[in-house]
Amino acid sequence: MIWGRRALQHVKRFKRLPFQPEGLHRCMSAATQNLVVEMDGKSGVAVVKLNKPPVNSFNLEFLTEINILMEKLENDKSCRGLILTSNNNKIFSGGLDIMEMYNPQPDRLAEFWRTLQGMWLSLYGSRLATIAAINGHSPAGGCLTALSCDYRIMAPGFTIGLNETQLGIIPPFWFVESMINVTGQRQAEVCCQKGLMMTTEQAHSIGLVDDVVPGEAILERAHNEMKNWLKVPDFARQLTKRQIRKPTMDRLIAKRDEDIQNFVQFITKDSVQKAMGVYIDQLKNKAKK
Ligand SMILES: CC/C=C\C/C=C/CCCC/C=C/C(=O)SCCNC(=O)CCNC(=O)[C@H](O)C(C)(C)COP(=O)(O)OP(=O)(O)OC[C@H]1O[C@@H](n2cnc3c(N)ncnc32)[C@H](O)[C@@H]1OP(=O)(O)O
Repeated sequence: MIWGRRALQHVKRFKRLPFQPEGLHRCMSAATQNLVVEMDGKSGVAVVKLNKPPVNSFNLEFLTEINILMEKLENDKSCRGLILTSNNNKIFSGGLDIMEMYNPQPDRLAEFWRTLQGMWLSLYGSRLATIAAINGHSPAGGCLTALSCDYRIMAPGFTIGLNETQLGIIPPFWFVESMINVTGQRQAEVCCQKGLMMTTEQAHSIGLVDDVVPGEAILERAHNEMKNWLKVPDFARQLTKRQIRKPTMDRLIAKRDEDIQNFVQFITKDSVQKAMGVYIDQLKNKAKK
C-alpha cells in the first residue's frame, strides 16, 4: 500500500492508540477514534462498527483509520472473518465526505482519493470473509463499501445505491464494476445510469442485497451467515475470491494514478464546485428544517 505524507502522520498517531488485535484469543472490544472493534478470538470474527457522527462519512482521516485497521486484521492470523456495520442504527454510511471535495487543496484531494482506492483494494481483496450488516442508509461511497464485501444483509426501511449521476458526478469505473460484479451488467446499467437510491426490498430484488433482516436481528444473522462462510477451508475460499476479483482490482492498480488525476481534474472544475456548493447548501438547509 502506498501512503501519502499526511496519512503517514496519522498512522504514527494511530499506532500509539491501544487497539492491538494481533494474537487476541478472547472476546475483546477496542475503539479507535471512529471505529468500534469487537474481536472474538474463539471464532476469529471481528465486528467493526463505523462510529463517526453524524453520518459515518469518509474523510481522509477516517479512511486512513479504516486502512490501518484492515492491515492489522489482515496480519492477525487468528482473524478469519469481518462483519462491517454501523454504530448508528439509522445510517450505515453517508458515503464520501462531501467537504473533502468542496474548495479542496489539490494535494489533499489527491491523497484523499488514493486513500479511498486503498480502502477499496484492501476490503475488496481481503483474505477475510466479509459481511456487510447494513443497518441504515447507504448512499454512494457507503454502497461501494457494502459492495466490496462478500455478502450483504440489510435492514428494511433504508435506501442504498450508487447515486452519483443524480449529483451530476460520474461514478468511477471501479465503483461501477463493483456493482456489475454483484448485480450483473443489466441491473448495473440501469441503477448506475439513473443513480437510483433503492429501498432495501428493491436492492434485494436485483441481488444488490443478499438478505433482508430487521435491524435488531441483523448482527445475529450476520454471525450465523459468517459461520457458513467459515466452514469452507480458508485457503480454498481466499484463492477462489482472488481469482474472481483480481481482474477488477488489476484494472484499478494499473490505472491508479490516472484515476487520481481524473478525479482531481473533475472535482476542481468550476462547474463541479458550483454544483457541489448548491448540494451542500441543500443538505445543510434540510438538516436545519
Ligand atoms: C471518469 C471519471 C472521472 C472522474 C471521477 C469523478 C467523480 C467523482 C466520483 C465521486 C464519488 C462520490 C461518492 C460519494 O460518496 S459522494 C457523497 C454522496 N453522499 C450523499 O450524497 C449523502 C448525502 N446525505 C444524505 O443523503 C443524508 O444526510 C443521509 C446520509 C441519508 C442521512 O440523513 P439524515 O439522518 O436526515 O441526516 P442529515 O441529512 O440531516 O445530515 C446530518 C449532517 O450530516 C451532513 N452530511 C450528510 N451527508 C454527508 C456527506 N456525505 N458528507 C459530509 N457531510 C454530510 C449534513 O450536511 C448534516 O450536517 P449539519 O452540519 O448540517 O448537521
